[in-house]
Amino acid sequence: MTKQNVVPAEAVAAITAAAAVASSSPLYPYPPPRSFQKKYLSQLDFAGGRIGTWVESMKASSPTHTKAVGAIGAPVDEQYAAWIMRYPSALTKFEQIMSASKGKQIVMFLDYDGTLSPIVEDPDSAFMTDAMRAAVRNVARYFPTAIVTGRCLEKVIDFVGLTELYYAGSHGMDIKGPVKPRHTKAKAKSVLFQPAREFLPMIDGVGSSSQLLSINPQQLLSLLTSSTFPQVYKSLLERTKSTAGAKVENNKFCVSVHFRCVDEKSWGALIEQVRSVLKEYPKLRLTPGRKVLEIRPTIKWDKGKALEFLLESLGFADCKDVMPVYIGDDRTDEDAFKVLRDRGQGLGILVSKFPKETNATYSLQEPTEVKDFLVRLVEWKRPTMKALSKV
Ligand SMILES: O=P(O)(O)OC[C@H]1O[C@H](O[C@H]2O[C@H](CO)[C@@H](O)[C@H](O)[C@H]2O)[C@H](O)[C@@H](O)[C@@H]1O
Repeated sequence: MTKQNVVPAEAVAAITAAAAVASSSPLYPYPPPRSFQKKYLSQLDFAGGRIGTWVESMKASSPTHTKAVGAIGAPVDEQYAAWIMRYPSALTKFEQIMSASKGKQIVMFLDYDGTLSPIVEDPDSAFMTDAMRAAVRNVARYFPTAIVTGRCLEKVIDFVGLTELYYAGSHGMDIKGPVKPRHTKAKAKSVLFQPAREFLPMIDGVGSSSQLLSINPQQLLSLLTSSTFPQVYKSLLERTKSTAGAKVENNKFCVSVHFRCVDEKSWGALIEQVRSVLKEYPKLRLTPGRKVLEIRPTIKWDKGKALEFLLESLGFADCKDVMPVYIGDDRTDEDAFKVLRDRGQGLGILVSKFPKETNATYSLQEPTEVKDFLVRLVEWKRPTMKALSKV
């Protein structure tokens, strides 16, 4: 795998906004022109950003795909054909992927929404199918498997319902290992990690006495002396309630403001409302996802860091014979794809039906194809394991 020039994660929102302004092509510019990076990166600063830029960014992160002719003159079908040559289907290239994994321990990382479950209007109804659950369960029998998601840990565990997995919730800020770990190396550590713990009262407010007991004295002091007691989630609920269709989801270390059911005409008003809350919290930042605005701590921690942390915890930190496979659909998954590219190890698989610039190596079109890939992985591994058990 070769190293490439990659787009900084924080720049992606800016770049897609720039792409939306500059062209209606479904392809994001790659690498981004320097002028775009300079201009739009500065507008990512939340306090200074223009509403119009954010609305463009919201549109760019949630493009409407039609079979129209793209701005660069090629029909969308042709653009897709060119794109799939660059990011071939992981199903078509299955044999090739497996031969690259020979002698290596595969470690699976799976995003949840849009990867294991289809995108639906109501975030509380994003269930995965029983067939998908069975596929994930079987994969976890043979390979260490982690779910890496923007959702809060409790909710994703509830959706997936498998106790044998590793979970990294809140975009990797809430990591938990299985009760009885399998596949770990001798030097593996127990997995329980919350790098943004100090932000909890700010996002969620002081919810319980056990939460109070778990914060350190300095954090407690700053809480008690704070004049505007921080409860971002509640403030967002309150501030956005006049926008029909807006939904605020508490993801523990992050908050999602959904606009999938908000009329496009009201997107400007919604971003104003969100912005009016965030002005009070310079330690929080905003990134757009799939018809969602994600509010999260400014710490340098993302799904890519969570992947590295989990590899280390599993005892694979400096291993040459490990092959991490990360499957995801969203721009937050790009941080993990980038880590794999930079390590020159493992591979990223982007779930998308449409051309998208990405740091992944392969693609799959939708969750049903993800399931097919997982099933094939198990079918490929099972005979080897049977043969070994007879020796
Ligand atoms: O990291 P992920 O597992 O992909 O989570 C990212 C966000 O996913 C969810 O929102 C997305 O899926 C919803 C259900 O299909 C859909 O209604 C929404 O428009 C999508 O953005 C989740 O609700 C968010 O909290 C996650 O941050």
